[in-house]
Amino acid sequence: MEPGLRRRLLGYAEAVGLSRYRGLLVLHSAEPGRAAEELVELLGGSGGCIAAAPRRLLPSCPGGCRCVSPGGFQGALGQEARLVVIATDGLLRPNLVAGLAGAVSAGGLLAVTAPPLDRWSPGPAGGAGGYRRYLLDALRRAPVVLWADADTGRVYAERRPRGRAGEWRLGSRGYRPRHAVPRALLGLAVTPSQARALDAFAGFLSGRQRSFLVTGDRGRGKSFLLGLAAVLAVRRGALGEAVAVAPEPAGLTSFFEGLVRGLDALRVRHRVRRRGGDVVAVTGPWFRVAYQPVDSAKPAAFLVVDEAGAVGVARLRRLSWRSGRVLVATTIHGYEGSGRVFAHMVGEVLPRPLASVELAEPVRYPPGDPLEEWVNETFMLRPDPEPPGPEGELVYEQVPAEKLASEPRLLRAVYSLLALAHYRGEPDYLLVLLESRTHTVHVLRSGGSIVAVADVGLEDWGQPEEGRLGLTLLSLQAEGAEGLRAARVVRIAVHPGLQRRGLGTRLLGYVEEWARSRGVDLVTAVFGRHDVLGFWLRAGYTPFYVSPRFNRYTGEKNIGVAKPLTAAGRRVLEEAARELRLRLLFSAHSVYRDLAAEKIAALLRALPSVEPAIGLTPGQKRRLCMHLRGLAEAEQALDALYLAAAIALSRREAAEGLGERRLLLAVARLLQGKPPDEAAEIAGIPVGQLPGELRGLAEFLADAAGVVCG
Ligand SMILES: CC(=O)SCCNC(=O)CCNC(=O)[C@H](O)C(C)(C)COP(=O)(O)OP(=O)(O)OC[C@H]1O[C@@H](n2cnc3c(N)ncnc32)[C@H](O)[C@@H]1OP(=O)(O)O
Ligand SMILES: Nc1ncnc2c1ncn2[C@@H]1O[C@H](COP(=O)(O)OP(=O)(O)OP(=O)(O)O)[C@@H](O)[C@H]1O
Repeated sequence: MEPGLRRRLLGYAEAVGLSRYRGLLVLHSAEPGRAAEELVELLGGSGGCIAAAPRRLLPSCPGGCRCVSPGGFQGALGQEARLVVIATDGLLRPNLVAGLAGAVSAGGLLAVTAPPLDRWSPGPAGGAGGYRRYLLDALRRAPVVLWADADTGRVYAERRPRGRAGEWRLGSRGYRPRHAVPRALLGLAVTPSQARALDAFAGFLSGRQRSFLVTGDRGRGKSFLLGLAAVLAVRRGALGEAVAVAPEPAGLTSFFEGLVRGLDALRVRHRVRRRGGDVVAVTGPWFRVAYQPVDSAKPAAFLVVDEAGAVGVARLRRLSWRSGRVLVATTIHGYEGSGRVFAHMVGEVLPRPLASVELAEPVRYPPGDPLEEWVNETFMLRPDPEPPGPEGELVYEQVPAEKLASEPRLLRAVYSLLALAHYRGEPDYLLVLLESRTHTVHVLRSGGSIVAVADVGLEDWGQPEEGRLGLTLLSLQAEGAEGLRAARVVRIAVHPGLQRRGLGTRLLGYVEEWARSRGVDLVTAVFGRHDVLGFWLRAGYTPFYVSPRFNRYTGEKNIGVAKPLTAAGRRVLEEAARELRLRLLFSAHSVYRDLAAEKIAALLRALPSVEPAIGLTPGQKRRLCMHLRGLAEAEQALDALYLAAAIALSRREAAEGLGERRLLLAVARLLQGKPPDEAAEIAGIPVGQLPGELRGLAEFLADAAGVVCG
């Protein structure tokens, strides 16, 4: 490193260290790995170091550092370090920077070493280049930064922190709990909100609520707090057997740390069991808290979920409803972009009554930290849409990636709306918007504000599989999809304050016009939140696919819908839609048994008719007729009733003609094979009336299936 720069760097690091705020350091060099090593030698002395780099750049890990690969950086997130270095010879993923920034402790530096500025392209190979422009602009605006070329000593920007954070670890001092919380435990809280949350949990333990939800941005001490809360539960005798669920034990480091520190503080005897260095269980005379992996976790009398995002909504719902009391944390804003949509879904699925608290202050660095602000701003970690301005004339336009790259306010407006359309938006989505050559952003503006956005990807068979999801799913369902081109609406969203006024449909209309002008065969969409199915159906889209598997995060099964724009598109879509009807009729009792009967009913009303190659045997007809005459219970003829339902409901008109209650009964009891009481509840019928209702249904089905009783 150039000697003048070396001195400047030491001065910068010292100023940042004294301020207690955190700073950014970007060094360009023809040898980014070498520059990272020098940096560690120079600064990595105390306070720990984390280095993320591909092996070719850092073949051996610099002394004193913990090294992680750029793709596996999540393992380092529980740690903290005064120096976090990312070395790259090109790609600098938003997820990586945003994720590792959270591990930098107070007074420390987040450093990036990269190729010389004129040669560096931080986006993916073959990308459009918008990310480079965006990122360099963001560096120019960074409030605390040293940005230089390590080989030449040239400094592009230097800004040191203004002022000092002073004493920011307020802890619980002065906090007066409303409930009984042992002072020694409260004393372990390092922020006012941790103290408040512990107090709220004490109230929870005395009350009748079942779920306690802790929300907050990354690094707010949520996991540690869950550990302290578990100690309180142990102390009150409210925790005997507890299960703590995470993908791997390392994910529970802070939780177990809080638990052990709390037990020590209250002098509760306990034993710690470790596996490969990680704590996996803590046991005491009357309690046991044990780790269980997400995939095989069982419900428990006391369930702890340290990060709901790692478990997924579907599993969380299943586990929590069969557990006793539930203690859950979820990250609102973090590199993994769990987001408000996801946090809201978590709150919705937890057993009620529910208590929730939000942790506000960071624990590793002072509030108002400039690096956190810069990372949040640059990588859109707080994508909350601004209120729209006064209404004006609606204007449609397409926004090119270059424009998004050069207008951060526009990018923010677009990104924050699109984040609403995804339960788990990640910062890496910026690469899609700024770098993709196949995506186009379409917007509706009103009076200067962006009120609706769609991100649309053009798909054809020349693309890798992940670039043609709609077409791939279509080809599973129908012959001939291989020759088609499609435009997939990857995300569409309308400003929350302006939904259900026709804006989404209007924007979709423009997107379809645009797609037609591009010679595309179909417009498709694939989504996991079923509450928007009605929107797509109303806009004239035909469902063609329902995933047999649950989407890990939404707990729903992805649905694919499409609208044809050409004759070839129409042919393939119709076949795919008919196949879907058959799959629903004949797999409703297996892979679609967990699908809400209402959804199946809605799909059966929307999908085209089919000719199922099945019929009733003479014996089945005889038993069905005996049931109709009141000579046999429905259960004696359930096979015949099932076949009659499948034949009758292969016609769309039958699904439309049955009426809501009977259609739901046919779906839940006959196609899905749900037990009588459950089917009656789904159809909204008192269980006592079920036999009569079933007979009425059987008459309709027999008639529609062409069964004539002599
Ligand atoms: C691929 C994907 O991105 S799927 C994810 C879609 N995006 C989201 O979930 C983000 C949050 N939601 C939104 O942004 C919007 O509500 C959208 C995009 C789903 C719909 O846009 P809007 O402007 O609200 O819908 P619009 O007013 O055009 O709706 C037309 C009709 O569709 C139906 N519809 C619209 N939204 C819904 C809904 N959430 N549930 C059921 N039906 C709906 C209604 O029949 C509606 O007519 P009505 O209001 O007279 O009853
Ligand atoms: N009260 C506390 N006393 C000591 N250390 C704490 C305390 N609270 C949190 N920490 C430490 O601060 C760091 C961040 O806390 P924690 O992991 O609980 O945060 P989080 O909100 O769950 O966020 P993340 O998602 O970053 O893990 C951890 O190293 C944790 O051990």
